[in-house]
Amino acid sequence: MPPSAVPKRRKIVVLGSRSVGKSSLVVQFIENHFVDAYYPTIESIFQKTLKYNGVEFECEIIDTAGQDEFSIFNSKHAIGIHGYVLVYSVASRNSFNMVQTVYDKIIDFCGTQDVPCVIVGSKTDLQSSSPVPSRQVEPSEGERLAQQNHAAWVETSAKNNTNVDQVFELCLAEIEKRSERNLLVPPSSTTAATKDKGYSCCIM
Ligand SMILES: Nc1nc2c(ncn2[C@@H]2O[C@H](COP(=O)(O)OP(=O)(O)OP(=O)(O)O)[C@@H](O)[C@H]2O)c(=O)[nH]1
Repeated sequence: MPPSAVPKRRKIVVLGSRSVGKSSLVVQFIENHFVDAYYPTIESIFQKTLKYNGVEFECEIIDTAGQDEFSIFNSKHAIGIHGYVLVYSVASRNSFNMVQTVYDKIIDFCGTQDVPCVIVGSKTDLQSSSPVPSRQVEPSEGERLAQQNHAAWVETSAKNNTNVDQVFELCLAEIEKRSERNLLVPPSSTTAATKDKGYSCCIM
């Protein structure tokens, strides 16, 4: 099979505090419906083929059990993972603070400066609907957090199906951006084996 015919596989993991809407986001993306009830997740794996820049990617999306500051980082959520979706609820300041905690754990585990990541502010439909909790985190704060961590950022509502597809498109874009950057590593910073060819490694 020629290399161009080999399907490109990408693994994306969805992390964040409990009850921020991780499962609802993934289920809306994969199955196009909203689940109103709350069923805490243990772990669910979904598959979907996505097109990015005219190329098809077979994506595996891993929906995880919610984390807190005491959760021990699970190596399963870093080894073989290409991209991260870190979710907070715009109606929960605590869940917003957890994003940096989780991001730092990933960086620490991977031993890199940054990873392909989309930070997602969920439940934007709650902002004006009293008496349910309303917005505690402003868009500007989400944007700033993303900039500080070289991540993409978007606000969503799984309930209203707002920006749900965009989350996973942005994640693929972050993954591919970095793999293209790897291909463009200048020869001076590559090993002798790759110097002559002027390329480094790439994600297949
Ligand atoms: N209003 C509103 N509620 C939402 C939205 N997304 C999720 N919810 C609700 O929030 C609750 C938790 O949603 P889940 O998707 O189960 O959250 P989770 O992050 O997967 O939770 P864990 O499995 O415990 O980590 C459920 O009652 C959902 O119906 C949203 O966009 N808007």
